Amino acid sequence: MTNYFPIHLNIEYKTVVIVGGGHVATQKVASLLLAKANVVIISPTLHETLVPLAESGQITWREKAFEPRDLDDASLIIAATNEPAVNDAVQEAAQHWQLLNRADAQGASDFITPATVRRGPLVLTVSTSGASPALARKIKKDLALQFDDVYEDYVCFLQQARLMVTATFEKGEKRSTALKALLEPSLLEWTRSGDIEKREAFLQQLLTGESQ
Ligand SMILES: C[C@@]1(CC(=O)O)c2cc3[nH]c(cc4nc(cc5[nH]c(cc(n2)[C@H]1CCC(=O)O)[C@@](C)(CC(=O)O)[C@@H]5CCC(=O)O)C(CC(=O)O)=C4CCC(=O)O)c(CCC(=O)O)c3CC(=O)O
Ligand SMILES: NC(=O)C1=CN([C@@H]2O[C@H](COP(=O)(O)OP(=O)(O)OC[C@H]3O[C@@H](n4cnc5c(N)ncnc54)[C@H](O)[C@@H]3O)[C@@H](O)[C@H]2O)C=CC1
Repeated sequence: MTNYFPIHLNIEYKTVVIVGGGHVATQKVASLLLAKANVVIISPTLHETLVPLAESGQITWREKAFEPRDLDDASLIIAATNEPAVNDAVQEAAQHWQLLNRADAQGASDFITPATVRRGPLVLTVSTSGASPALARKIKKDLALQFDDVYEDYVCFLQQARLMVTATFEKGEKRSTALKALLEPSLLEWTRSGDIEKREAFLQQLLTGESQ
């Protein structure tokens, strides 16, 4: 088994070349666009859901069969054709500094993509290291129920509150006590029930040490 190194990549404006324009390509494109990657698809055909994205210029589609020079500008490469021989050719053509994902052969991949739940800044990822992608998908669904939509607002609140705490207290015991206090479960419950004043009052008390 490969022990993959978990990492969240900033790939804004970096070029990601996907060879193949079918189902797997479609799945990967959504999260690549969210990450503002420059997505280039090399494929004689394009899945119908990707066509509007190509027409509006959100992705680039080169309507052709794969050639090694298609990889020239790629930081990441996804070999996602239904032809193992073509995926072999992509693997062969990739330079050592380019990171390759092969949709059909995990052992040959430099990276694999996890199942992902996004709640604003909170990103939960699940991987089975390729052992069972279906299990990764199932666990993702369980997590999506446990960490519901409220977490987006909650984590954004925590982000702002953390900035206020670090602006108020210098590094030291007071600051770390206040940062820990932000994990008080009531803050999540007040976010859920829309009791925003209670949430603010808690934060003010934390910052000033006074009751409101
Ligand atoms: C190694 C990896 C490479 C990579 O793609 O990065 C890979 C490889 C392969 N997947 C295959 C099959 C399936 N993949 C899924 C689903 C997902 N696969 C994903 C990732 C990964 N799949 C990487 C490992 C992730 C890990 O385990 O940690 C997910 C999590 C994310 C994503 O796609 O980006 C996404 C869930 C998306 C979501 O819901 O969020 C389903 C279930 C379904 O679609 O319902 C099936 C059918 C059931 C089954 O086979 O288990 C096959 C056999 C193909 C064949 O038989 O021809 C291979 C090839 C092989 O195993 O060698
Ligand atoms: N990683 C994952 O999550 C999964 C991986 N797979 C594997 O991924 C592979 C692709 O699956 P799908 O996307 O469902 O297939 P698909 O049939 O939907 O798409 C294949 C694409 O490859 C293109 N293609 C074929 N020859 C080409 C060439 N010479 N140059 C460029 N593009 C070419 C086709 O035109 C098509 O757009 C399969 O081998 C399958 O085993 C399948 C399901 C899930």
